[in-house]
Amino acid sequence: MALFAASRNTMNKTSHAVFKFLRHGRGACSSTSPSSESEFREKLRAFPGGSIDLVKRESGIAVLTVNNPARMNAFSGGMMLELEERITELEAWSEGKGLILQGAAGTFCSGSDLNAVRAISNPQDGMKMCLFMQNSLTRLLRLPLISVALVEGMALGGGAELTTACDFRLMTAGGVIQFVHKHMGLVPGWGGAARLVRIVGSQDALKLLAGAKKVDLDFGKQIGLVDDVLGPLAGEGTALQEAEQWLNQFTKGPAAVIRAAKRVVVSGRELPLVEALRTERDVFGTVWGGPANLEALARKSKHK
Ligand SMILES: CC[C@H](C(=O)O)C(=O)SCCNC(=O)CCNC(=O)[C@H](O)C(C)(C)COP(=O)(O)OP(=O)(O)OC[C@H]1O[C@@H](n2cnc3c(N)ncnc32)[C@H](O)[C@@H]1OP(=O)(O)O
Repeated sequence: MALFAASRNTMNKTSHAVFKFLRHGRGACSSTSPSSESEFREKLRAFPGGSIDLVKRESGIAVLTVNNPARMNAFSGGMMLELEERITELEAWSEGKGLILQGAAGTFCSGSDLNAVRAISNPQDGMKMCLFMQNSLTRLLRLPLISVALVEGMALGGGAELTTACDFRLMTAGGVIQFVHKHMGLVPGWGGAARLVRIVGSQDALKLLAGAKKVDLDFGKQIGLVDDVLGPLAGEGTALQEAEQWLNQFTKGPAAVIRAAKRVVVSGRELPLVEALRTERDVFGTVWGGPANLEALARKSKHK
């Protein structure tokens, strides 16, 4: 027991460094100089409207809502800043196990607010916005929480990119994910292309980006962009409740173990093999001999 505790302490120190790397290191893009970063934040603040709402439940599942229904939940500048704040809050939530990302009022998100986009359409601001959102969405995907994008209605442009920053995508009837970037003379810039290739492979990613193809339930399931379909289960609760039930199959159990599972998957996905193996050892050290492990050993579990 003492040996386990001692090894856990040593591992925890190493793990801390590794997790810091995973949170802020390679791939989580650093921005430009601090002064130009704060100028850019001021610019984003000049485009208010909507909000990003966070509710953390006792079950260990949080719900993050993109809330700007008058504009089909488009991202204003203020919402980009709020998203970053909410992610920081979630990074500090040590009891958390799962996250549902949804849009308000029955639709997901129509991408950037075109009014803000028009005002920052110069290359310098475009690059800063791209870095800012890449950083936030990389941190979102790396959270030690099993995350689900609940796609009701439309997920367009940046909204489609946002769905790829979750571990899973659930869709209700009539839902559509569409990378409309081509129609805007663009490609994704919030990290959506890089993540899409990892989810559906390069052939289908190219079809979705170069063809701006609409992904509905059937097509989404076929290419593996949509993990499951929700409802319509009249009388059995809302899509959010259904999503919570779906997520519960992965979040049941002690937070330390669920969070460790997500961490080894993040490192396996992002790091070269030798580094991923090292991280896996570190994470293993955080659960080996831990309360859940010792309880299971005492129970003499049979996994039938
Ligand atoms: C390309 C990448 C990118 C980035 O990297 O920044 C972006 O995300 S750019 C934005 C890409 N998204 C779009 O271009 C969506 C444009 N909107 C639409 O195609 C439609 O509005 C649609 C399909 C979302 C909904 O159509 P529907 O007929 O159901 O409703 P309305 O068009 O009447 O929309 C209601 C209301 O919402 C406003 N709206 C919708 N999307 C946006 C947006 N992205 N930015 C700002 N405002 C948006 C729309 O103008 C209507 O407002 P109203 O005052 O009633 O005219």
